[in-house]
Amino acid sequence: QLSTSYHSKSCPELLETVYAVVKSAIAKERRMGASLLRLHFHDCFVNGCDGSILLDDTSNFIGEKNAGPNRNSVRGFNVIDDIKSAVEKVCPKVVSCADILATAARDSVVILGGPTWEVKHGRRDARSASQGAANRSIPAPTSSLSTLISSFKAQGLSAKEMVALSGSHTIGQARCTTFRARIYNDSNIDTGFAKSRQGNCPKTSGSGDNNLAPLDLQTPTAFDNYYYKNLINRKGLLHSDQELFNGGSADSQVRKYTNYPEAFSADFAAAMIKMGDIKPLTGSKGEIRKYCRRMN
Ligand code: HEM
Ligand SMILES: [Ca+2]
Ligand SMILES: [Ca+2]
Repeated sequence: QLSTSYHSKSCPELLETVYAVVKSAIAKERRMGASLLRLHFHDCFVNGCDGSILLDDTSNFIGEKNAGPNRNSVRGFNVIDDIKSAVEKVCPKVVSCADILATAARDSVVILGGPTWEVKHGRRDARSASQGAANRSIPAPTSSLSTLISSFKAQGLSAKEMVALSGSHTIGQARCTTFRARIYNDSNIDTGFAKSRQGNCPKTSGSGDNNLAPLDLQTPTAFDNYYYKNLINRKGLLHSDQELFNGGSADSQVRKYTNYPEAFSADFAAAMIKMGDIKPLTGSKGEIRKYCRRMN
């Protein structure tokens, strides 16, 4: 039901409008591209790509922003607000926040040097959110390979698509709390790398919890295949990252992506389209929100 031409008549200026705002946000702060990409992922994995993650908590509404995987972690909501208001100016009331997320994710990848793809549109916005589903559906950084595979399977995505989509960790940052156990306890980690990460992530939880480290130590603001090269060198930052290259069923695909960056680009783009297709609201379901942070 989603289609790449959905807004070609109703909002011909959509793509250039979104791109311009994303471009200027990334010019201001390069990490923002990573943050916008992740927002689309955390939206789609929780009751589909329906903009649910964008709803603010209120005194009588519990949204997803304070779910474990999101609290103190997801960011970029002001940029989404800026995009939405720019889009409302050129074509009011026709473009959903869910479609804006999908478009901003694609533009972010492109601006940081990654592959492009045609984004499908036609999603509508949820009038609900689920903190519980967010806690259950978004995989944890402590996950094993089999847990990662099953959590993507639950969304209709294959193991192969999971490995390709994980290449998103070629950009962006993670907090000490998400990789502390790995750098102090895991054995499948390069010793020098572990030592250097320990320098900014103290062993005992508390003060350093929010200290950041790049997910890709080589090129944290360029969308390339260094994520996979790092895994082969046992320099994955998250336990879940290194699970993709730890003597298991994903090893061969990781090797392939290090040797054939074009294969990674093509598989990543195809998997992003598939992720963007998860359970969209269409027809008369949901609504086109005026403000992404609240229902109409
Ligand atoms: C395979 C399972 C995955 C796990 C366990 C996982 C886990 C994480 C964790 C723990 C962080 C750091 C969060 C923080 O410290 O605040 C992170 C960051 C990030 N994730 Fe994932 N992730 C996964 C898959 C994905 C996918 C499929 C995408 C995109 C399609 C993605 C995109 C990102 C990006 C871009 C960042 C950096 C965000 C920023 O710098 O603001 N991740 N991820
Ligand atoms: Ca959602
Ligand atoms: Ca990179």
